[in-house]
Amino acid sequence: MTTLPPDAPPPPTPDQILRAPKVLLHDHLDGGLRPATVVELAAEQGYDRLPETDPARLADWFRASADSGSLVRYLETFTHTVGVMQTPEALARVAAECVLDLAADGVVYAEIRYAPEQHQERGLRLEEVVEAVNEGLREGERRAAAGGRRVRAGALLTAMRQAARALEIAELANRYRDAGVVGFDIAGPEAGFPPTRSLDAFEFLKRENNHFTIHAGEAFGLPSIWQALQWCGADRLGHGVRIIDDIEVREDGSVSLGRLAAYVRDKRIPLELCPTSNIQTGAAPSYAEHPIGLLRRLGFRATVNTDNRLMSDTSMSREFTQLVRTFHYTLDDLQWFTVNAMKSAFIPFDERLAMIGDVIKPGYAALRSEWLFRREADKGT
Ligand SMILES: O=c1[nH]cnc2c1ncn2[C@@H]1O[C@H](CO)[C@@H](O)[C@H]1O
Ligand SMILES: [Zn+2]
Repeated sequence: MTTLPPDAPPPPTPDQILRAPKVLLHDHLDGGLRPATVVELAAEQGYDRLPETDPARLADWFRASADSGSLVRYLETFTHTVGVMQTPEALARVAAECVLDLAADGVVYAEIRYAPEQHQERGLRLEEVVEAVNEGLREGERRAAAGGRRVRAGALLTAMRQAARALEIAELANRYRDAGVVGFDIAGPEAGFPPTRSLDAFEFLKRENNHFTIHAGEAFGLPSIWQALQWCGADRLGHGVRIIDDIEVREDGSVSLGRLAAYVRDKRIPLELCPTSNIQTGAAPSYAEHPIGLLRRLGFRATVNTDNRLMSDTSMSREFTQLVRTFHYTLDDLQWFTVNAMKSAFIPFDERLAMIGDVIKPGYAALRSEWLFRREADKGT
């Protein structure tokens, strides 16, 4: 008797999703603290403005406050996380815990972003901020490896759109290149602060052959994406989810792309999609209606990300689980998103290829083969 694999592969189990190698390109350091750490750091630093001091209630508060449907209100919650990240020790601790949490979730490569300029309330120099975070990231990698989980983490330095320090932060990112920092980003409120405000920073980075991503096409639509790509030269789009506004789906199911959407797809511009965050800020109505389904079908370079694990009470596994439930994705789909993300990372090409060939593909192959053993086990033989 010949046993054939099932026609439709079984949906990945929660345990398989957890064990699947994952790559995370868009995760904010100040959006991913453990609730208990926020409480402890607040006590240590005498920060008395937390809305709750019980970790479980504080976690609920973050999630509920971030559910406002508005990016500007969503961003207000960061006052409290940034408020307790003002010393080298706090920054290093948060960075180390971030890497440990990602490793425990099966992430093998991550780019973690934060805005150094927001961590100077107690007089730290920008260099001290960057060095403290780098130290924490390395510590997290070491502790994860000691626990049997290997993960690599790089930092992205973010400049806040509403401040006018982008060039200074871009220079800082360039100085710490090959020393823990892999690129640059701008974030903050989108409406009223177009990417071209920071043009000098992007032009500087291009002259230095350095890499950057831009938060664009989240709260604001196509003009923001267009500027980020065609004026600023972004390598990737943070969110970019509003590219859907340039895609027409007709009743008969046929699809046509406008010039900008076609450019994004043809040039393989990576989209750092963050489904849960998008629902919270109102950039997408629900998981089922999230543009990721269509973008994946059309072959855009789509990637899956967490954005802010604390505010969204999420993880890479939870984002993948939602997508599996909503779009019936298989391990092949999850591998596709993961390979897309690894191809789009800001580390050197040979290292990306090695991660894909030696870590990601073998990881998914091992998971795909498990049905063989499960069948034998089910038979009780
Ligand atoms: O989804 C987002 N869109 C725009 N800005 C964001 C988002 N998530 C976080 N930040 C902003 O980035 C800063 C540095 O990490 C955070 O403090 C927050 O203000
Ligand atoms: Zn973001």
